[in-house]
Amino acid sequence: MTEAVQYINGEWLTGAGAVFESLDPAKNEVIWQGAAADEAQVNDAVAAARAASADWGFRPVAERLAIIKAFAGLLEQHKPQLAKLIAQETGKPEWEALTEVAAMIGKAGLSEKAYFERTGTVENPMAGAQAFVRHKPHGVVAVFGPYNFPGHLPNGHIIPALIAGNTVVFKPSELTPMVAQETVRLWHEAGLPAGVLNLVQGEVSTGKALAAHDGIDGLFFTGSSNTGKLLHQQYAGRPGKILALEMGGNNPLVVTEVVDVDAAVHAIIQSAFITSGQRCTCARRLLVPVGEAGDRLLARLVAVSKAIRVGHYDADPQPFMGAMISERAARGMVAAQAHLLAFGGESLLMLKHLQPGTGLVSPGIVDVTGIDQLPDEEYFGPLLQVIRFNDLPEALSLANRTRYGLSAGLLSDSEADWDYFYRHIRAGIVNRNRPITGASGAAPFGGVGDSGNHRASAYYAADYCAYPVASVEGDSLNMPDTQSPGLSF
Ligand SMILES: NC(=O)c1ccc[n+]([C@@H]2O[C@H](COP(=O)([O-])OP(=O)(O)OC[C@H]3O[C@@H](n4cnc5c(N)ncnc54)[C@H](O)[C@@H]3O)[C@@H](O)[C@H]2O)c1
Ligand SMILES: O=CCC[C@H](NC(=O)CCC(=O)O)C(=O)O
Repeated sequence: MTEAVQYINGEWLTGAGAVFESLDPAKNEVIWQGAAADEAQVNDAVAAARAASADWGFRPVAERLAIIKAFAGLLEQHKPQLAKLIAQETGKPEWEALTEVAAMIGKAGLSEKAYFERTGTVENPMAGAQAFVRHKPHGVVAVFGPYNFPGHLPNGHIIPALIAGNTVVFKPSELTPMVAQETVRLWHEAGLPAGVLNLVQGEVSTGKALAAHDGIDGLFFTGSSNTGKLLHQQYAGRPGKILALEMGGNNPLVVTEVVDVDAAVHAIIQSAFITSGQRCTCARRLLVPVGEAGDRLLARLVAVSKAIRVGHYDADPQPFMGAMISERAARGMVAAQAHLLAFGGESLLMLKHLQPGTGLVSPGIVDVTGIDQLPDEEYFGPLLQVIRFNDLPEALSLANRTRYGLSAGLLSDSEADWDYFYRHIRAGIVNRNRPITGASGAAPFGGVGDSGNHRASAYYAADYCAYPVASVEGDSLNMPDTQSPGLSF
């Protein structure tokens, strides 16, 4: 008998599909096991969400917000326990997992503010009647989450969707079912009515069944560009469904004149190696000027990166980098590095798989300057590519040589360089003298090109959670003072 890991219509149920497991990627231990939701259970989850939709959507927003606040309170209360589960299941260090839970808590207040500011009611003056702009929920929406922030990123869709009055069917990453289950348990405890949030766990087949379900009105996806583009194709010709895609990037970080080399190296490391390089916003390409200043910066970067502490999420003292999500992902990074070296790259710091059976890898840096056929790939791990440039126009042309456009940054003391950089770079997050990771939930979060479909999340998530309704309302029916030509009464 497998555990009840599906949450449908307010009840925990055993999955009817194939059994799958979740592994602790630092210790190579099975930490969770459950059976996937099959197609019939996905149908039940969508039906439950539909049945709950009318009541939830037309409740006063204050009632919905009260439950969202109760959930945030429970997150606060269970912060250490939830952070522990996130660390165990993803491999990220406990200090960092705590910041993920803090972001989940912060999302409640930020989404409430965004709901009113972006989708509040507006009354426009009008002679003899009242004109309103209001917003309505779409109905039933599916939320798909990635493994790298198993709590925070699905939460970034679920909370605004619920505030707006939608009901949700949540399909988490199959690599992080344990965190999803615990999060939904807290929603249940917060008093969410049956059917308002449903959890369908499973591998790709469960995701496919949900994405293809005609009973959903929208799909909010955070994950890889490959999957996002498949969904985009699947939704082509269905203008009635709202699709929000938050995808990956091949993000450039450019350095020009910097006096404080250590501060620059710190910003580079926070950009490239935090979460073992498993953030969509991580710097993948570092553009450094040719010459002595650039050489000095790289030498310092290599020295500090070599000394980065990598280890188990619960080690004392804490590591900066924990394990990657799986041994498979770690091996993928070793292969990506070999690929770049085969193309003619020069290793400045070798990325190493530290322990068989685990996702533990050390950071790697490869100089790929001058490789014509450099793959425009998101290598989702701690592998940084260095490209040397001669002048800023060349740096910008290299930086923009990507089909993605999520995050980008400039490290520079020069105001003129920043003006030039900002004007020419193409990305949704563009920072100066700060890491390009750690985006604010109070700002829109999304990219251009293959990074998204112009439906930014975070502060702008409210926009894709509701549709606007324009109304002109008169208290009574009156004949107009003047009539259109050709009418006689
Ligand atoms: N832009 C952002 O906000 C953002 C944030 C975090 C992660 N990401 C990106 O996510 C990726 C890492 O996450 P991942 O590997 O979990 O992504 P993924 O695309 O493999 O999976 C995301 C979700 O989609 C589901 N899925 C996979 N294939 C599917 C299909 N054919 N039909 C329906 N559902 C399917 C998965 O089960 C999972 O729930 C990276 O590319 C990263 O850049 C983007
Ligand atoms: O892995 C991708 C997300 C990384 C993270 N971005 C955010 O948290 C966006 C803000 C939000 O959704 O509230 C980052 O930039 O580090």
